[in-house]
Amino acid sequence: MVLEAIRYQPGSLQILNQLKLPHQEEYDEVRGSEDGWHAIKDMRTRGAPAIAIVAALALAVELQNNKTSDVAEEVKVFIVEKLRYLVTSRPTAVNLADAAGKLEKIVTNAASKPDSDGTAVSKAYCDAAARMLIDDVSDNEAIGQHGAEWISKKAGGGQVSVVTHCNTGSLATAGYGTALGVVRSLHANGSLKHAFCTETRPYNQGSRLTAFELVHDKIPSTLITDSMASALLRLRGPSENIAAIVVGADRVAANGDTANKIGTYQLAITAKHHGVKFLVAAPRTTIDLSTASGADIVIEERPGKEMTFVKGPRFDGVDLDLAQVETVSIAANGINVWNPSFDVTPAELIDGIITEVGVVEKGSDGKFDLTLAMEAKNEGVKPNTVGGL
Ligand SMILES: CSC[C@H]1O[C@H](OP(=O)(O)O)[C@H](O)[C@@H]1O
Repeated sequence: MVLEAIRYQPGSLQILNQLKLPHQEEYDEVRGSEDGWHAIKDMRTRGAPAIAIVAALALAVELQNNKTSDVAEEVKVFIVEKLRYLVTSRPTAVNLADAAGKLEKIVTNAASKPDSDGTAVSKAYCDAAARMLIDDVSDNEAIGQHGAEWISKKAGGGQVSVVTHCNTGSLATAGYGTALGVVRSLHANGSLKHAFCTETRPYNQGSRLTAFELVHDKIPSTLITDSMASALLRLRGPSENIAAIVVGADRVAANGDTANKIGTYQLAITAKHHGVKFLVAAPRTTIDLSTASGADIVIEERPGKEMTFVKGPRFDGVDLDLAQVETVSIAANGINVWNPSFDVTPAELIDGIITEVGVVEKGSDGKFDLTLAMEAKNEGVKPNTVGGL
């Protein structure tokens, strides 16, 4: 059965509630920007590309289901205000702010046309928001193929294994995924020996979401704890032919420093120590040339209870009772908790940034020049029909 993290048609938006996966597949209605803000804040939908798309479409269904002004300028002002509110839901992933900025320009342009009216501005917005769903999947398929080809070439061909962190698949995007898209393309190309995914505490994007996608796609894979990656590379790296650690991104700064799920930085250090390539896979909507370096990236801190409690169906030792979902404490009462949702990996630890227009490597100066990627024409690649939910 095909699973979609985001279900949209004009007037209707549903999101797969990712707090209930992998055991329960429930869709939540998103009726407008308020619903969208809370769905993103609560992390019922998550993933840098996905939160941008859900935010944009939440406002689209609000416009489609409610009477708007006939005056172009009034609809433009309404849209801009709602977009700026949606951007406040989560600060680190740049995709949300990037999309809002682009959509603001589109509606400002639509409103400036002499014969424009409220309907025209609203249509221009909704068409652009819907386009994001389509563009994201084709970008991810291109990322997958560029990344798979790069890894296979650097490994000298043959079958390779990779490690990935968090969830960067169809559940974090409009489909196929970024870093998990690279895994899907390696598998589709017959070049994947094994994929190792980390559980990614405390939200467990890896054990709950990435493992779910890998099992769904029948990709040979193994779940490891976040702390096991260095032991994996030391004890099984050669036998498993681990060629790379591939992760997603929430914001790539102009110098290549990358904010990604907490635990990414230590994986980059592990990769460097073991001579394994460390790759960031991200569409260009994640690259933020206006942020000079990782030091300038705001890191979201989430509630401590997301670390000190876990939730899941009751297990009687044999079966899961999906009707009995329990929340249990796993930490001492009274302990202080620090729960940053992301960390920053310095560019010096990153071997390549995989985008939809190709893999950006450092120049002879040892630095990334991301402007070339941002200016490149997106040729895409033949859609990869294997994998994806
Ligand atoms: C292609 S998703 C990119 C990025 O988003 C995830 O964060 P979250 O699950 O908190 O939304 C994670 O950092 C992924 O690597």
